[in-house]
Amino acid sequence: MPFANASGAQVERLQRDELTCWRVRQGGAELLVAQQGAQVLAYGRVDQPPLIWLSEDAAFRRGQSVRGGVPVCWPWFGDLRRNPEAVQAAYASEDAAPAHGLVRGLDWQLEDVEQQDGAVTLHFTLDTRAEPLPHWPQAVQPSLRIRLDERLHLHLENHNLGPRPVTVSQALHTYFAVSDIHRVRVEGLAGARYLDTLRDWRPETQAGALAFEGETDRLYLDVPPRLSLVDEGWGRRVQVESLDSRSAILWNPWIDKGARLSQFADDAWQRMLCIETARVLDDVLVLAPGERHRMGVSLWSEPL
Ligand SMILES: O=P(O)(O)OC[C@H]1O[C@@H](O)[C@H](O)[C@@H](O)[C@@H]1O
Repeated sequence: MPFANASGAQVERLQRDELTCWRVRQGGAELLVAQQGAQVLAYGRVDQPPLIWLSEDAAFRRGQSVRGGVPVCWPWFGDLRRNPEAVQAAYASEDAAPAHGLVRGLDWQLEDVEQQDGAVTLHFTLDTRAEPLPHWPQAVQPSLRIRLDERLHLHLENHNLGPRPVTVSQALHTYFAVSDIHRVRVEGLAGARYLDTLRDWRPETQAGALAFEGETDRLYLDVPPRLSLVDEGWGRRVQVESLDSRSAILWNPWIDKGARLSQFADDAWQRMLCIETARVLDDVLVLAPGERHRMGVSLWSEPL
């Protein structure tokens, strides 16, 4: 049932196959968020190509992360065994750990929908005290605030409710829509150190802007607060502004890995790339007892 306020924002609960979702329409922008994983699925302005990419082969199934949007990777990013020892130590199982943590396929709680001053904010939490995560006996509660105004803002908060420090790695794994992967570049990374996971995690330094010429899977460190995705095909610059994060993952699977991915058309690698706002490697989060921490990203586009 949609409901609108005086400013004309409309918030509507709907179903996409097995997933409960929320659609927000406001000021010429449209946002779709799934309760599962508190995952943003789609975002853009109605008169422009989408800013966030959602796979045309996306499956909306319980327990399964949707390909595209902004999955939340938490309380670790990627392969747990590649994380610092303190992140690995928080997971109490000898069994193989799932990639990108434990929360992408879980239902988060929608705490409230706030509409104020031309902005709509959806606030999701995952109550890890009421329902502890499997093999992760830590009293840290994540929450995600998704705010839509002229821009889209995501804030991932960690609250350590326990008596011990806890170390987590995390990412807002944003899939961006692009006109053509051959006609885009990412600015802002020049001079940043990165680990190239496709070359045995070799340390490298970025020279100039990043263009995509093959499979790319890199963990960047010392990333500045502003990165720009310049898209010559669509004549726009997408600004990616982070809050309290200095690591980022840049990913495009290209042809061969793209063919192996779930929910991913054979040619979809040409239409997407990921810039993931993160806390990984030497940028992991160490949460003192009682500490709250917020990492965020704001997204908008400007004409070239
Ligand atoms: O298929 P998943 O689990 O959603 O992961 C997608 C990609 O996520 C990226 O963050 C990783 O760097 C890639 O290595 C990985 O393939």
